Amino acid sequence: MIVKYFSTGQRPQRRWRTAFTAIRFLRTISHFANKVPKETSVSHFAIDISSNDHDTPYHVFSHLNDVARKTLINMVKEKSIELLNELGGVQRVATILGSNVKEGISDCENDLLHRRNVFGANTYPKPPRRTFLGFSLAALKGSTMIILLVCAVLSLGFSFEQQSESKHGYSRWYDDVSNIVAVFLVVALCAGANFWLSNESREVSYASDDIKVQVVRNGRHFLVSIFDIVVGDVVSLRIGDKIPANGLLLEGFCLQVEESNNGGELDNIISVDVSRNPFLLSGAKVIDGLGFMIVTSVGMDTLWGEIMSSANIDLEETPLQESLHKLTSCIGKAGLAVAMMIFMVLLFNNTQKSFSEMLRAMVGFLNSSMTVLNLAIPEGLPLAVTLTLAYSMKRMKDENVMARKLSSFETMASVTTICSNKTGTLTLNQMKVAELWIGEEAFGGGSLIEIEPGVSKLLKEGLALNNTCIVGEQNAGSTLEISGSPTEKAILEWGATCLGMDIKEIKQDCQVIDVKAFNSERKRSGILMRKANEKAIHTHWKGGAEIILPMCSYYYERNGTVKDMNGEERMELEAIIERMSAKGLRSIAFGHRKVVEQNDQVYEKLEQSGLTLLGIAGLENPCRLGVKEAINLCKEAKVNVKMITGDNVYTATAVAIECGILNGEEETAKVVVEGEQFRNYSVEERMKRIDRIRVMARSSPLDKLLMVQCLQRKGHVVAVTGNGSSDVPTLTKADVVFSMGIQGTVAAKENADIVMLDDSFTSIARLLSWGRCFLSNIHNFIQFQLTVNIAAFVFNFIAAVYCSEAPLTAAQVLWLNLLVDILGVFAFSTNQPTDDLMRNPPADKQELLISYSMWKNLLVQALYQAAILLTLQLKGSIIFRMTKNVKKTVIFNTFALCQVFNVFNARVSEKNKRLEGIVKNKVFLMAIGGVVFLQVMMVEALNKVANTEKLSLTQWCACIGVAALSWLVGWVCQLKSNACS
Ligand SMILES: Nc1ncnc2c1ncn2[C@@H]1O[C@H](COP(=O)(O)OP(=O)(O)OP(=O)(O)O)[C@@H](O)[C@H]1O
Ligand SMILES: [Ca+2]
Repeated sequence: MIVKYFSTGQRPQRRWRTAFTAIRFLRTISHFANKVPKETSVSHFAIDISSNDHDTPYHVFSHLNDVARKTLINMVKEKSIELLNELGGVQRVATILGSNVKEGISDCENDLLHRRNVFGANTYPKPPRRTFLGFSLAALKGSTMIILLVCAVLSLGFSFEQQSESKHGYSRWYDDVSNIVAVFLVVALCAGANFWLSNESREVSYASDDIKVQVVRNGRHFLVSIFDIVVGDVVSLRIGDKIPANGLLLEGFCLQVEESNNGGELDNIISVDVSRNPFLLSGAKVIDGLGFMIVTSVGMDTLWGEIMSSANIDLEETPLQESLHKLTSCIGKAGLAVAMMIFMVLLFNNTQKSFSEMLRAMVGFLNSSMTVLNLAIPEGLPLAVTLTLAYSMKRMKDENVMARKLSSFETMASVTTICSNKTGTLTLNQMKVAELWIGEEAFGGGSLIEIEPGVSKLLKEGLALNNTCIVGEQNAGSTLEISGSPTEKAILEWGATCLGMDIKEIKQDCQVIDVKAFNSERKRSGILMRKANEKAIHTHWKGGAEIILPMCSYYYERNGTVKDMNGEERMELEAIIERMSAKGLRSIAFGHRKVVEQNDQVYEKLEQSGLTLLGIAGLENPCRLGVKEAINLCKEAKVNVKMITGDNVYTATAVAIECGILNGEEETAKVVVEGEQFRNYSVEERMKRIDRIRVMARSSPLDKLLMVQCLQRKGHVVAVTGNGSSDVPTLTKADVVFSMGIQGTVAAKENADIVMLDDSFTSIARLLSWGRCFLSNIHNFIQFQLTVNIAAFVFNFIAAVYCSEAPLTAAQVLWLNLLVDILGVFAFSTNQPTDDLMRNPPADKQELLISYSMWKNLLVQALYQAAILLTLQLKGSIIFRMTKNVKKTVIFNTFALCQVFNVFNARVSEKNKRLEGIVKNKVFLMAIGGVVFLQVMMVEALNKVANTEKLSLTQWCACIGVAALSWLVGWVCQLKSNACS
């Protein structure tokens, strides 16, 4: 044994340690094994010892000490087959853990609790979440805010100094504090929004981590959360499943798993079998075969747990957020430059004599420039994106859609092509056998059918054993409780009703020796089995009819006669399949071959030819309700929908017509293609045809990938849906990935940007409109914000240079700033998708953040505002005969009201429907109402704080009138652009 340890290539120290613990472990176990019979009665949880092996040390695990536990953990982690052999093999470990493949562990709460106490739970401590303070610091650090803060503090220091010299420093002090408050308010707002968003996405990530796993407890199958798995649990493994914890394979066929090294990229595929390599590591994915494993260590005792607990789940910034941050800091820097310029200009225009006068003036100038800077920075932009994201995420969660990747919202707006699966997405998730052909005779799918008992028996065996569904208790009278793939479920249900099949009985009589699991590549599944007391071996195949038919040389007739399948019959059968498929039915054929074993020769091979056709089933799979409408919506939105399916051309075409992807008048040869045909096109031909192709039938997973890549090369933004694990290569390449919550495998879900819990295509269409709404909201918001910034910029700059003073006080600037943010956030974050959005073509991904027409709109508005304000500032006293303070108030009031009106302008980028949908958006109406109310308060009541004077009714009317004119300006501007285009 020692020698063997040296040859395993482990580090010497560890090897010794393992060997040492192994010996201790064995000793512990044998020690307790001797003690067990006495302890059984006192043990507070009892597992019925129904095993015939009476000296099995069943409750030993509860006495396992730390050393023994560690040995188990390390044995699997290090995949030490030597150690496993020392322990007596997989079955023995299962026995020690009080479990076996048929019965599993007890599902009694106490037992489970006990196991959790001894071995731990299958959870990992979550990485600590970022605090509000953390977000605040990040917001402060990441923006121009810090410059603003520094300047304000500096200025504050100046004013204190000044105050000590003269008694008039009071108002300056007040202004500086306003500036500082502004900074903190904005930072707090940003941090709050980020905090909310991170909470939302944490919830989503938690929900998507919570995978359901199929386990055996008390001999029954349960679906439990991965977090509830305990050591000793027997877990069923299927293609696409994720290994939920570390463990050993108890029983399995052709099991292959894909392990990722340290959760990283390097993936290696490993064959797992009971005798040579039974080790299964949590986090690995099953890519072929099937089996049952026993869990030996959970949670933090596995590498996966360690990785997950240290995983960084910080929010990544979406590309849009990134570019907005850049834009903001660019504008911030420009603002700073202008502020410095204003400062210099003021300084040179006012050369004072004494130093103290000079200093006082300087502080004033600094303050004015800071005020300009404050208004100039569009800090609301990133904020709006964050809030919109959080809001959309929440809304989607309410609609049973989980967004795993934030950037998918943006991409969704520019999707031009959707490649969709058929089963479950376009069609319902249930199938039903509509007809069955035996030979050339058809039977309906509803009631008991009469066929020769021999054929019936073989058919039943094929149906029941060559099937991966999990069947609950089958009581007479009650309906079967079956979970699994829709196809197999339909077949089992049909067998039970129409053949009177008793699944349990069949499973008892036959022993399955080998399994070839179904996948989309093979499109068939097969088993090898042996019946009790029979020296023969049976091969059963089931799969797509055109795939099984060539494997058959004979066929059964209803009365039990076997017939040769020569040319004519074969053609007749092919015609049957075609007719069935043209009705939209999925055709599945069943083939069988029996090989009698001569003498002592053991024969264990899944025959691929010389089968006898048992029958062909046609499964109906109706379209989902609303799919046709959803597809029409996509068409209207200039989004192509392509259906990719494993079914044959006829079925695919029929279903495509039924759900509106094809209208039935197209030339089938041009719009429908088979996977193989598509694969064999030359590159040029593929590129030429791809746009017209609407349906791909009999596709393999790689054809799907080829199609996506081809589309992308043509400049399409491609969204795909995926449910199988074989879809994964495609999923990693597509621009947006939807995965199915019900039908999807874990592997597909992990690669998805968006998981749809209801699997339906109608949700995809709705999501597209959400994505477009998101992008248009952001665009509108940018337009609105920048208008304010530019107007404020121009106005303040000119006013400061001409009049040597800032026209607005800091408190007023603070309020304007807040007003803009509040209005913007509420007006644009909570907008619902409108029908208009889905009538436009998808957004161009290459298009700039601010399009030409946006620039035009916002510049026109900004210049209009600046012009009005400047007129008031320079000529106001003459035109309206106002005092200086009243003039200031009028300017402030007009500016604020301009923004209120401009919000409506920005809500419409193309059409002149300023008020459309407003009434529905209560939040927005409330925000407008609140802002207007506060503005009135600022002018009429809070005069001290806001440095304002009360205004007369005429003055109010003038302010409102001038502000309202911005609608006219916007309207004219849009009229012109509509005329141009
Ligand atoms: N469980 C199964 N056992 C044997 N054959 C099957 C099984 N399920 C499907 N098939 C056959 O394999 C073909 C491909 O099925 P698959 O489930 O891979 O389709 P798909 O690529 O997912 O497309 P779709 O979205 O239409 O389901 C089907 O047309 C059917 O003939
Ligand atoms: Ca601002």
